[in-house]
Amino acid sequence: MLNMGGPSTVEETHDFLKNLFLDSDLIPLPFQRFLAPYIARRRTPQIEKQYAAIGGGSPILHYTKLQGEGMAQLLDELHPPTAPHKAYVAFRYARPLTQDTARQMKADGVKRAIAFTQYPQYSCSTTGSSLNELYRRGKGGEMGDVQWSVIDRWGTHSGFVEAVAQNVEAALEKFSPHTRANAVLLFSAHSLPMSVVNRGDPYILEVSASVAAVMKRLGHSNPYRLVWQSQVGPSAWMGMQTGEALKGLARLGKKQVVLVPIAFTSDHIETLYELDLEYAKEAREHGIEIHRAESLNGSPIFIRALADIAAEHLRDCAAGMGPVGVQFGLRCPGCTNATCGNQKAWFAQGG
Ligand SMILES: C=CC1=C(C)c2cc3[nH]c(cc4nc(cc5[nH]c(cc1n2)c(C)c5CCC(=O)O)C(CCC(=O)O)=C4C)c(C)c3C=C
Ligand code: FES
Ligand SMILES: [Fe+2]
Repeated sequence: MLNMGGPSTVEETHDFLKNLFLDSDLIPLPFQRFLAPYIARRRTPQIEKQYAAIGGGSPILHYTKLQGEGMAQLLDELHPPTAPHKAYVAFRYARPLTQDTARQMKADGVKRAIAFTQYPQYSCSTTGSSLNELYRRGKGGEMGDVQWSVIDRWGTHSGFVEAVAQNVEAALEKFSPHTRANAVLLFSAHSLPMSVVNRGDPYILEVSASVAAVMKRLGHSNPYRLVWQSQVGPSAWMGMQTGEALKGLARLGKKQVVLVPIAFTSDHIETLYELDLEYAKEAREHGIEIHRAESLNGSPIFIRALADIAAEHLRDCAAGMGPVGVQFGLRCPGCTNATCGNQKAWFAQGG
């Protein structure tokens, strides 16, 4: 289960940020080895405060373990030929890091594994970075002799869509019946730098497809927009920004808003801090009644969806459809990162 991870305790914030700023697949920096520790150190106090404010750390490890254990159990029933199944967590920037998990898998003698991204929608800055790291470790023999296949995206899978839709419905229930239909559904996803969008990264398209699928499932019961949050640094990022959108809606007299996180499966500082503490407070000051759809976290419908996605993948593999999907092979038209090409070729032949 691939994801970025987060600091489980406030003390781990610095190492998390250092690993993040060292990742040239996410943020290419000049003199990265020197600049990354410097930026991480400078940014640590501010981000530490945010993790302290949401209860002393990120819950991502807790929820990923919960989701993984639930999924593996269901998978034993849904796909007996490959049972027993076991979920491993491999985070890009926090413990357990890819290299820790690689060592553990080798010690356990794992022979067959699925690289299952926990980002619903594909971006080269997220899933792509995790796969590049897995490829580097795998090629170097750190995981032993594993046969790999890849689940690289699932943003329109019906189970995922259903789990999100039910959380939106629960949030809508919090409005009084006569204002409910006016509530604006404000889908919010982590933004991307325009430099990434403009090299042909598929994330914006795939997040949009998720939103369209959820709206279809909801029968277009409410008006909606997709907006983007959490941009960092001075460069241009995909907009409109979530905070600006809330102010704009207030100006236009929209008094009911549901915020829907759509690109991350568990709570994190973006939902708990930015959305709940910053934006919601600001919105209420503008006279808006605002509720947030819950993150998927321990949702049993979502855990069932993960198991379904994995079972469908294993059936496809058994039917000879190969270790990777059709879309996986296509690099961004503007990609100049040779690792992307080598990584895709490596996974396409089973690792
Ligand atoms: C699908 C989700 C995410 C995408 C896409 C994404 C792209 C992206 N992020 C940065 C820079 C930073 N992101 C940071 C934290 C962070 N990012 C995501 C998700 C996505 N990022 C999450 C969930 C988190 C927080 C983890 C948590 O537990 O809350 C940070 C560190 C925090 C900070 O310093 O503000 C940075 C930096 C870039 C450059 C990028 C695309 C290229
Ligand atoms: S950046 Fe998208 S494939 Fe390399
Ligand atoms: Fe980010």
